Amino acid sequence: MADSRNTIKKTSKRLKGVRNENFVAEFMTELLSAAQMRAIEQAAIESGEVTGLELMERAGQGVVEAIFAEWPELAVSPAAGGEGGVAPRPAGPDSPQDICEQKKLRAVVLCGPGNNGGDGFVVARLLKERGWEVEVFLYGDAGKLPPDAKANYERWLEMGEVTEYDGEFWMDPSIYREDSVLVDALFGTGLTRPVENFNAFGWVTQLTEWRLSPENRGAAYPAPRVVSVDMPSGVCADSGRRLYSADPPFDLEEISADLTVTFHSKKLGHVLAVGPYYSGKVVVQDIGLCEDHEWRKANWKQIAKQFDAPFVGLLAKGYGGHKYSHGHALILSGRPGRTGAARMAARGALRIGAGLVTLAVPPAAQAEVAAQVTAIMLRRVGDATALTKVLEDARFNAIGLGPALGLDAGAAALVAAALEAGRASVLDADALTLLAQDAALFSKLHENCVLTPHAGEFRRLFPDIAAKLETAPVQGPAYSKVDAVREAAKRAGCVVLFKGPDTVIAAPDGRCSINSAQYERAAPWLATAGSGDVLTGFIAGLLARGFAPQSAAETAAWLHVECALEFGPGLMAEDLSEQLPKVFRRLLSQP
Ligand SMILES: NC(=O)C1=CN([C@@H]2O[C@H](COP(=O)(O)OP(=O)(O)OC[C@H]3O[C@@H](n4cnc5c(N)ncnc54)[C@H](O)[C@@H]3O)[C@@H](O)[C@H]2O)[C@@H](O)CC1
Ligand SMILES: [K+]
Repeated sequence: MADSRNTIKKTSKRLKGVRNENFVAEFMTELLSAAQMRAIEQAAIESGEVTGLELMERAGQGVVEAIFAEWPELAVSPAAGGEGGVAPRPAGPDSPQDICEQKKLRAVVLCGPGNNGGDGFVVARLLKERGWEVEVFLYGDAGKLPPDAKANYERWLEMGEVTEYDGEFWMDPSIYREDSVLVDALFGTGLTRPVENFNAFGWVTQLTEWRLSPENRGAAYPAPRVVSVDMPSGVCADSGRRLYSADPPFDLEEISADLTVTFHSKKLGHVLAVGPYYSGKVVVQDIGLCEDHEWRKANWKQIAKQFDAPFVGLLAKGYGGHKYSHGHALILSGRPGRTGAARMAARGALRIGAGLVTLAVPPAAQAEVAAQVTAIMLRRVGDATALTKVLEDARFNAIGLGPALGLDAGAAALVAAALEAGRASVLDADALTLLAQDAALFSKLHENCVLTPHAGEFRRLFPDIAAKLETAPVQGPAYSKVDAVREAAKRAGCVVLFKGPDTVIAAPDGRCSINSAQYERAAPWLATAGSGDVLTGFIAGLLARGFAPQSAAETAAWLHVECALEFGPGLMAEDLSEQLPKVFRRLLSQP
């Protein structure tokens, strides 16, 4: 599990002073698109603070440092006098050359036709200076390399050879050596089309597939460690999606890495879709680009963020407050036999800190619900008219509705009444299906709403947007989940939270964040019946506490994953809310 304390320290330093409109200083890191990264680099180069060549050198250095940090047994210093040229072979048993031979340190660097390939040439040079045996392949025409990559290609030629990268090497057994590293510098943020030359890439895929297949894990015949520069080649930096050939067969090639070393900031593709699977582990290296660039200040709403931790000051309840100062959430329950979902949501709302939580129950379900709740209150709400009446009490400041609500006309009328009351509301499950079926109902959505669809519900609500997201992309940058949720939020006029291991939350004005339950926060056991109902409750509880819709959705989604991590495998939805006290204790005890 992520060490939240470290995360907070690191990210607060990173986005120091950043506040959103509601003074909710969540801790977030930026996730850049390829175009945004290019704009930041370009602004830095144009301002004269750095040259492209310097950035490339730092990028290559960053890759080498990350390799050594990840696998300290591979770390060797540059040979004496080896700076900028061929490392001499000093005599003696402890010379770097001898250490490398002893350890069989060997790198195969695959360079592509752009600046990603340029980074690869820098890595090749720096490793060779440290005595590594380095073999370099170039995919593409050396004459067409962009200037910085060309400069590094030429520097490498002073110390080693470059072989054309074609399909002849796929069975080269020398790569299957202990302590060898395959550096993938084929494509980075510039991947614009699928990798078409299947023969050329076949051996890389075979190699990574071989490495990943369970029967070969721990095999005596060792496979190299695979390190991708910036992006695992074949994966789109903007969407985390693989690019497909427009002409069947949809054979495709991509590299699956143990370690991906990126620069300045993570890219969207590292956290979206299949990006995490292919990236392995992502390390971000600083290449000296300024944090507070004018460009960023002007474009902050367009930059998606990774939600790393909530602002604990806001989660804590202040002294002197009474229950009404923390809001009153109303959760709508379904008919008898279907009340469990709303009860779980209500419990989540109470645990997350709503001052009061009331379940609005159909009269026929009252006995069933009353037998199973204590701190949660009950109100008989037989129909939409009764709901409107209940909501005349302004103290009900947030509504959660949808889980097991039903899909009949009565349920649709309840959704309409809830929306007409204009309260902060979270709509999930059946409420989303009802919205998808009825344009008039959909048009009642307002800016204080949060929609929490999973993939199926998103498809029902926004079929055209979902179709774009589900069509195999044939060119980059591909349409991403971030694009889709931004578009959906704009159309709905409210916050949309699209669930998944890469939960994306967007507001109509374009603000967008990703709650990643991947890498060290992976919690696959969260995909369990009822876990969405608990999330609805968490959001309703935070809305009741006065969180703005976007913040409520972000904070709830983050805490939801944190609860799953706290409990671990074996989790049932009922367990989630019960982890909140432990999670809060851990967060609030931090300095
Ligand atoms: N000065 C800079 O701009 C810096 C760039 N950096 C590196 O440069 C990368 C971006 O460089 P580029 O914009 O040149 O992009 P890439 O090097 O990622 O790739 C672009 C090249 O690949 C070709 N291409 C794209 N998809 C292809 C496919 N499927 N098959 C064959 N060819 C394909 C393009 O036509 C173009 O020639 C970053 O990922 C990063 O690694 C870093 O060195 C930091 C500094
Ligand atoms: K790459």
